[in-house]
Amino acid sequence: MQNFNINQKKAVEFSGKHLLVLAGAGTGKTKTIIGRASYLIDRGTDAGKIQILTFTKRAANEIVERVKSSISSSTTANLRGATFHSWCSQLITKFPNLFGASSFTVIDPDDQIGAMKIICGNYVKEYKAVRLKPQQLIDIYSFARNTKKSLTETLRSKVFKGKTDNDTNEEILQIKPYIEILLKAYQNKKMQSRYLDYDDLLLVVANRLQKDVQARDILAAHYEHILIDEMQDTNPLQWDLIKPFISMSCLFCVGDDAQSIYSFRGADFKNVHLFSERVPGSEVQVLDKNYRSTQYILDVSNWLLQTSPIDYNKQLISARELGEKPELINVESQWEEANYISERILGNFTEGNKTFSDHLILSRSQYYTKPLQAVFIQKKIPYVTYGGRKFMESAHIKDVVSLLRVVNNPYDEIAWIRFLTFWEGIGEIRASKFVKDIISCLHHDNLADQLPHIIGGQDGSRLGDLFSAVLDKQGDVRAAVKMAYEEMSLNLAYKYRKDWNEKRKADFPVLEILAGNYASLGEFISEGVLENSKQLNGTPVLESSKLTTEDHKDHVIISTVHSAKGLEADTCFVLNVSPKVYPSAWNLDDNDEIEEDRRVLYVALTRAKNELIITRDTSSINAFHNTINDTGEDKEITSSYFLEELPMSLVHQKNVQKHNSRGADIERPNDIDLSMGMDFN
Ligand SMILES: Nc1ncnc2c1ncn2[C@@H]1O[C@H](COP(=O)(O)OP(=O)(O)OP(=O)(O)O)[C@@H](O)[C@H]1O
Repeated sequence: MQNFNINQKKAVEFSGKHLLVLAGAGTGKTKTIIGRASYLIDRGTDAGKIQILTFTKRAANEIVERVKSSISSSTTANLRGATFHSWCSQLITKFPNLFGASSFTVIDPDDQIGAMKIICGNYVKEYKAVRLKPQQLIDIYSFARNTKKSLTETLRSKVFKGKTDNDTNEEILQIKPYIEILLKAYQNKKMQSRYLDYDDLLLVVANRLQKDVQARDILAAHYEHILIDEMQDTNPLQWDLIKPFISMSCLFCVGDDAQSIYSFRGADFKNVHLFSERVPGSEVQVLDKNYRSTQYILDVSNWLLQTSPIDYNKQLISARELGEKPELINVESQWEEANYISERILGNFTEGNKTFSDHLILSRSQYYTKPLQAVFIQKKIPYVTYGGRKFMESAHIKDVVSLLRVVNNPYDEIAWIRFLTFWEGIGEIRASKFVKDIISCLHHDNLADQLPHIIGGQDGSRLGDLFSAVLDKQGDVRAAVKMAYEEMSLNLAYKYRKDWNEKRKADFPVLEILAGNYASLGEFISEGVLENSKQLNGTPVLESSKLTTEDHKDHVIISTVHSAKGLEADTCFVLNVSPKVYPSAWNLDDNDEIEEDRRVLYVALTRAKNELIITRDTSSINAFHNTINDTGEDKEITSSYFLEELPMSLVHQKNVQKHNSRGADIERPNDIDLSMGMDFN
């Protein structure tokens, strides 16, 4: 307790029922959640009756591990942390009858699009009438369910950028009936194929808890305390899940409204602002002292929030020294940026006594960091990536998992199509016909016997044997994965020949180890789909399919800002803070989106402890200034780039010279004489 300040201590030792810890970046929210769990366990609460909920598996693991290392292991063994989705998935598996969804297969967003493509193919007339991509239809469906908005309202905000004029109203009226048909068909498809998408997991649990006293009684006995991190990112659907626990358990929620960056997923930071009203009998504890960053770093972060029209009422004060001013580095290209960063890191590593893990690189997208990754590989700087495509979402893994999925749930059409078309010579049309026959066979025959006949020929016997072999191994998930991989590996190596050896092959031993943690195929598939960052031997290996560049525990982290919540590092590079990126050119006509982009930048800036290095692109700055000069000093334009009015007294600005690794040469080439050096005597 002596490591907590007075307010943190009050929160940790809170003796009332529900508490909101409202705090700024780096003020110890995570530390306080960890402290709270340890305190409760220390005071005799059964660790198995505490549930920690976070937004990433990584954050959940970190909190649980830190609680475990803070007190005796015998009392913390049952402590659980999970994301909202994986918690619901666990509840469904743990209480199969209560939630009635145990024989369902969880499908991920890629699969949702796959299912929607099938629908769009079947409902060509409606699909043509709406002119929206399957991905957009899925987004609309998910947004409406997460925000509990009507279809009309959802269309207005997702497709028509919130416009309310007559033309927009008319257009919404016209397309809505067709979208309704497509979305209903998607719902039917889920029901027929026994699919649960991610949102269904929450809905199934939330609905049951809301209407069923028995369900509440059962869960109340299991969960005394619910600890929720990043409360500002919860959306109305997640709120529906939390709400029944107000009467069943004690809520301990921590949040920061200035770090709310998930409104595109429906996050509603009113869950923080209106906490006291929504949770009767609750109290609020404010934390305001920042322990992470030096004051100069906070000055830039504070300045950024002050320029917002929203009043966050947050002025972070450092508990540390003034430190060094942040650096604003102007670069002429991404390659220069990459070279500059890698040299700084190598310099810090060799001369500055810093480890690679002391460095965190933040970018809006993983895609932007490709040149940086290339330079890191070239210069042998070990790194891991957070964000971007996840391990279980990568194509080669999904190919193998498709076989496991059809064994687990033979009604799984999406997996059948993926599995069948994986094999050379089976195209989508043949595969669709096989799938129809497979599904109708399920009603009266044994599929393992019938599969060779349905597919026919050599393919039929080969795939039939493979299906039966994996079916036999169902009870041993690791063996099932091993067998599936071994049988498919030749074709995998061929399909992904471009980067098989360098990137993909090494993922399969990891998949096997991961499978070993699960008791049944169904559990592996539903958990594995959700859980992308499982800790294996203490190393977070599954954040991305490209694990680490070396077998090295000390590595730089390259993260998207959205995946960097809760992270901190001695030195942070925030990449490409240029016009049209902060805020994004896509968001300029929507004030809410601009403000969300400001919070994204705020999250990035507040990750740094001692060194903050912001890079930006010289040519976009010049282009931006030219636009301002051409149009006159237009306030609206200047405010469309967050750093435009940054007081230069807050940073050190520097231009990076062109990187010329070759050195200067003379202008014209000399001749060479190839007869030299040979003595014919
Ligand atoms: N009372 C304290 N004394 C010393 N260090 C502290 C104290 N409270 C927090 N810290 C340190 O400050 C840093 C930030 O804490 P923490 O990660 O818990 O903050 P946070 O509020 O969750 O941050 P964010 O929301 O920005 O991710 C950590 O390194 C933590 O160890």
